[in-house]
Amino acid sequence: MSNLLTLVKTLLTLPRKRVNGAASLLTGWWLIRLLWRLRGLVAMTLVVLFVYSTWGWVGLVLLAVLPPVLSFAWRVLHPVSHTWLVNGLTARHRLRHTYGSRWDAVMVACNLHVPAPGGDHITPTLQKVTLAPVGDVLHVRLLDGQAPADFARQADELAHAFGVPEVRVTTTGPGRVELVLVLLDVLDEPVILTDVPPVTDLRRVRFAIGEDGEWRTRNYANIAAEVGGGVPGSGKTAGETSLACGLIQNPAVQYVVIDGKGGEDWSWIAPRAAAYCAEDEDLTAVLAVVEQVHGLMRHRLKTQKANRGEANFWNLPLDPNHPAVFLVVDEVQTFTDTKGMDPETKQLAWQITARLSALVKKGRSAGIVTRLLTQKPTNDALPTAIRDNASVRTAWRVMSKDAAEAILGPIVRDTEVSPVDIPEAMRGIAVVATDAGRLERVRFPFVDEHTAEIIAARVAGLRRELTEFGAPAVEDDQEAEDDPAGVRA
Ligand SMILES: Nc1ncnc2c1ncn2[C@@H]1O[C@H](COP(=O)(O)OP(=O)(O)OP(=O)(O)O)[C@@H](O)[C@H]1O
Repeated sequence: MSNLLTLVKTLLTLPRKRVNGAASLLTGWWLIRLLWRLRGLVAMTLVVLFVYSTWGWVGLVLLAVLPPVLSFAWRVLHPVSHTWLVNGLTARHRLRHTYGSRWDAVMVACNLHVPAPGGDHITPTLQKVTLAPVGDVLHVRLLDGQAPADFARQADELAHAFGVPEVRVTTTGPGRVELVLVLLDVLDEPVILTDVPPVTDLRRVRFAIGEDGEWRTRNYANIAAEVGGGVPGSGKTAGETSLACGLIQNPAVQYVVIDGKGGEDWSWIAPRAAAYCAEDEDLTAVLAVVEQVHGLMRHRLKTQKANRGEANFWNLPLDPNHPAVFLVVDEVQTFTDTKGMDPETKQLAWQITARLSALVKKGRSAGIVTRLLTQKPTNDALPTAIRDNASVRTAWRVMSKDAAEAILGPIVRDTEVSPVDIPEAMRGIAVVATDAGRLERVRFPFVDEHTAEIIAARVAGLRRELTEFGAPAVEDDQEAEDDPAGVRA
């Protein structure tokens, strides 16, 4: 009796928390809480006991063997749904046990918490975990008064706390950030394509892999021009090749290629290209092709509304009889940089530059996309009047900040992502601007020229002459026949 009295006295003098603990001990509530906490284990134990009591050892063996066999069969029959389920379960497990259990401690250690009244603190909410090819992605809801930049500043501390080489912070909406725990740099490995799927939607054209391992797409509707630059061998032509391989399979796309290197980098496209010119010395031939595309642009701008009912090409459905025209000028500095040219050639170069400039400024509503590539990204080779009107810009490896700026514009001075840092061996890696205007690193896929040749031959039947769509004829046809490798239009 005296023992019971002592116990009651002790309980009465205990602080509130400890009283709750003691009450829970007395009522058995603790047991229910423990079983709930271990509900997975409890459920499994019950299933094992049930199977054993009903079917004996045979049941237990089946229980051990059937789930992996069924899972394997599912994976073979429908890998997409299997991966979806497995990733979902893994992500849930990591949310609760890997990251959730340490979340508060990490936030406090990285100084991302906010003090609360009473000496306590509150931390941002870890809402969800998803799995990406590059590593786990933590979806975080910020506290009032916090900004994504607070997390970006602590990226190093977060990486150490989570035990990963790098944490990337991206904003996904107001009050939300994603922390990508990077386990591997997906851009390290080349992406070799042995075939390229046709591009069916010009508003979503896959062009490269981003740092999260996902494909990046571009919307070519209402785009007038792209500029791209990088040192020799950085992967410009290969990047353009992989893109062209998808686009040329669309019957509503015609390609015109001018290769200022004068080599055979683009010869694979000749059977499918509406016009192909690999001239680096005879600028008359180059001007003739540029004039033809320019003529098509003028024809469309003057007649499109009357003939098709809309002044803007991109408001109309894509139609093989009114194709989008991609004009690629590789090594454009051959024609735009007039240093060292004789007066006559200089005159031709100025004419070419003027026409390209007009295409870049006015080609959008005529459905003409001009793409200029150069290994000499200076203001002479890539006049700012052209660059500033090109809404899509790609910088492969360059040697200086000035070169980076000549391609990407002044934005490159204010960001950590720079094409100057791209290692020489990482061919095909480039810096591009995202839709949100930020710069990011991507890796272009690589399609070898034999594969490209096979694709071009497969769809050679889709090639049409630009004259069929209202472009003026190229004047020096006879010359083109005499020199088929040089000009074909
Ligand atoms: N995305 C890529 N992935 C892997 N390797 C690549 C990639 N792009 C290019 N390469 C390699 O780099 C080589 C040079 O690429 P490419 O010809 O595209 O360079 P470039 O920048 O156009 O050079 P240049 O200005 O001299 O024409 C290719 O032959 C290929 O071996």
